Amino acid sequence: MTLVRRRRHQEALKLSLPRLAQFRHQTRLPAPTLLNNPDSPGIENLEKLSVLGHGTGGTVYKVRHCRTHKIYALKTLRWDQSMTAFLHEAEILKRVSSEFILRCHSVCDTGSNPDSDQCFVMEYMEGGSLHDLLRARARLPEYMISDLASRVLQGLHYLHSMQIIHRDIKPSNLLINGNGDVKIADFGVSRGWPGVKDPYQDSCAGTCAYMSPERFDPERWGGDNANGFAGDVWALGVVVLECYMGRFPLIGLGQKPDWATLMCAICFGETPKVPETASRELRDFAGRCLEKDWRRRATVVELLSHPFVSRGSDGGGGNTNVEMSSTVLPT
Ligand SMILES: Nc1ncnc2c1ncn2[C@@H]1O[C@H](COP(=O)(O)OP(=O)(O)OP(=O)(O)O)[C@@H](O)[C@H]1O
Repeated sequence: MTLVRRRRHQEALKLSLPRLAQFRHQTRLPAPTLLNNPDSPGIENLEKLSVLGHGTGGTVYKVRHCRTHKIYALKTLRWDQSMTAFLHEAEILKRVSSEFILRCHSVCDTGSNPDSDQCFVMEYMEGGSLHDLLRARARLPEYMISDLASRVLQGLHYLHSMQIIHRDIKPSNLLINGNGDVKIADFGVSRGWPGVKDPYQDSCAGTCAYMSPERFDPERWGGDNANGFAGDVWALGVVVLECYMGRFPLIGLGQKPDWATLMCAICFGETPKVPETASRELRDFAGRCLEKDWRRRATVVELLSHPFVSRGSDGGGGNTNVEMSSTVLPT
């Protein structure tokens, strides 16, 4: 999938692991910058175990605390011009604390030389991302989709109540822990609360495949007046359909997901069709999220009481988790 990212676009990814010794000198940020928990792990105590994945801006490692043996995910971002964006993300992470949001334990940089990395010490999510899960399983059953939609909605409700707009909801930013619980991650392009400088004031920040019509083409879809929250709802609708159909749902099979194709599909195409095989609840839920006019789109609060997600929380929740974790966990 072609991604349009305004942040962290640099040279090819470095695959080599930074040496632990590098972690000992922290100059740019007084290190580690502790977040919610005073017992947060300092980076000098972390031992790298393996690479969990690569993103546009850096690498994520599985690490172990030397003393407590607790496992964390260390997300490193290469040093570039985006210090403002990094600090912006750190500022958001410092303030959020919810069971529906990936926990960040500390923020630091890994060395004193100008090319060194900045990093986040994050909660380790054994199940990897929803993107990994979809690659392994292609389609998900409705009760799992309902469970994950419910959790993402609760996370969005929490964020929106703090005036934070995520702006990059997509499968690779939804992580799954050992209990099968989905959490929202990656605030790299999020918009914070009023008064906090937004390094991505334009509407282009994020991943264009999951971008709502009013963000993609503000002129046509009244994006200049949009409050932004509706864009997160649209992205959730795309994710729900993707989980059900087992492929990116907004373009046809075999179509290349380049910018022009996505633009046509999202801004000019028909409202995405939900397969007839889906339950009435899922079809209605996705349709309410994928309403092109953001003023008519359902809000997070409305969706929280939608039958598609409210049925997910009764009875089957425990099973959902067991199946999710047992099917997904790669290691
Ligand atoms: N806390 C975590 N626990 C376990 N695995 C993780 C964690 N964070 C990230 N990963 C793994 O590392 C991969 C890369 O994550 P990262 O956030 O750097 O990039 P991305 O979101 O996939 O892509 P991009 O940031 O370019 O949009 C993820 O897809 C996931 O498989």
